[in-house]
Amino acid sequence: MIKAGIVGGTGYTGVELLRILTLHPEVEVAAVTSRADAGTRVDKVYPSLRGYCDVVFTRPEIENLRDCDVVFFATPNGIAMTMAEALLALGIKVIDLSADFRLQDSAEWEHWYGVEHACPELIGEAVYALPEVNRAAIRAARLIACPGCYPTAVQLGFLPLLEHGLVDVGNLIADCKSGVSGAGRKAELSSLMSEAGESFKAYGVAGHRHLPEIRQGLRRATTEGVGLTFVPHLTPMIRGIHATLYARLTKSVDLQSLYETRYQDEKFVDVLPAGSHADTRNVRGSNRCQIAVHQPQGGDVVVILSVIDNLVKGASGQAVQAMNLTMGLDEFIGLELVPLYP
Ligand SMILES: NC(=O)C1=CN([C@@H]2O[C@H](COP(=O)(O)OP(=O)(O)OC[C@H]3O[C@@H](n4cnc5c(N)ncnc54)[C@H](OP(=O)(O)O)[C@@H]3O)[C@@H](O)[C@H]2O)C=CC1
Ligand SMILES: CC(=O)N[C@@H](CCC(=O)OP(=O)(O)O)C(=O)O
Repeated sequence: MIKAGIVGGTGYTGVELLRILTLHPEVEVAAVTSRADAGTRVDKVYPSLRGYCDVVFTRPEIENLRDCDVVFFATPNGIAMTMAEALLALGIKVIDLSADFRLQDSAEWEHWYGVEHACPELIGEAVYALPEVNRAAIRAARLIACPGCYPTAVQLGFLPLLEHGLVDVGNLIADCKSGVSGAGRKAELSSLMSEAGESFKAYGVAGHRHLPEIRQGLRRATTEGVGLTFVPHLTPMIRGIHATLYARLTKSVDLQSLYETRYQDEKFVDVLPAGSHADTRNVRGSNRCQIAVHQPQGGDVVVILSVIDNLVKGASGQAVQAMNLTMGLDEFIGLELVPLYP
């Protein structure tokens, strides 16, 4: 059995990792950390896990993680980068759900995250874990940077167009909506149901930290300069991301077939029948991205609808997919999660 540790087990992505890993046939959850709940049983804090997890929360210290084969960081930005080196030195693989190792340019990272990077020397080694793009590199990695939630939905939606050179990559638009769980479990005024529950608004229009991450991912699929307008919105739902993507076509092809062919071997990307409208509720709790392809009135604008559950394919599910790859397991094991409906 693979011994897994979770740093930050009380947050939304942490408890989602627990939901997936406690039923994973090849994994034993060996350590889960929380500063606030150290000393308390996990199933006391999360009674939904009674009978599945008898582990006690410990403090986020290397000593408490040294028996693990792999450690997930489900922590705010800035934590994994202070602990990764010590874990790697012990032969422990590191899978970071935060943004510490997502950007390959440390100066760009420091610009967007507003702090000095604690171990820039490891950035070059980190593998950005979007399995549909680079599963071979993930298999060989010991330090894994999981993509952000918006970047997962946007990249999976745009990539087939860029890979085939079909659109004006200088003028891409990603109009995205997220549920409130995207902001994490910490107490924050804007996430309160009484604040977000009856409201719909854009944020980060001037520049959101996922912009450089998406741009970096898209650049790998094209030799042309990428120009992207990315506008995130907060919607009154709990889970889910809906990305509406726009691009101007420079060539005429059967887009539906193109997407179906690109993703035909990808278990976690589902291209919907022509004319469909992707709906976040159909991926809630599952590790799938559903994509719908539209070319309104047969014109030269392509509209892609891409939906994921931000906590699963946008975070913990994708992290376990990466763990399966890097630990030499079947990529899909433990991730056959049928969506919750409604
Ligand atoms: N929510 C989402 O949809 C997505 C989140 N992510 C990323 O995943 C990470 C976790 O997000 P999320 O689960 O939403 O966050 P939460 O705020 O819900 O949880 C954060 C967790 O980290 C722990 N923590 C906080 N500060 C520290 C610290 N200094 N040292 C060690 N542990 C700490 C907290 O426990 P305690 O304070 O008790 O130690 C808690 O368990 C973030 O980096 C986020 O950007 C990625 C994709 C999607
Ligand atoms: C609704 C909401 O607030 N979403 C978060 C993004 C989700 C997240 O946790 O960011 P990462 O994917 O980079 O880890 C935000 O916009 O800051």
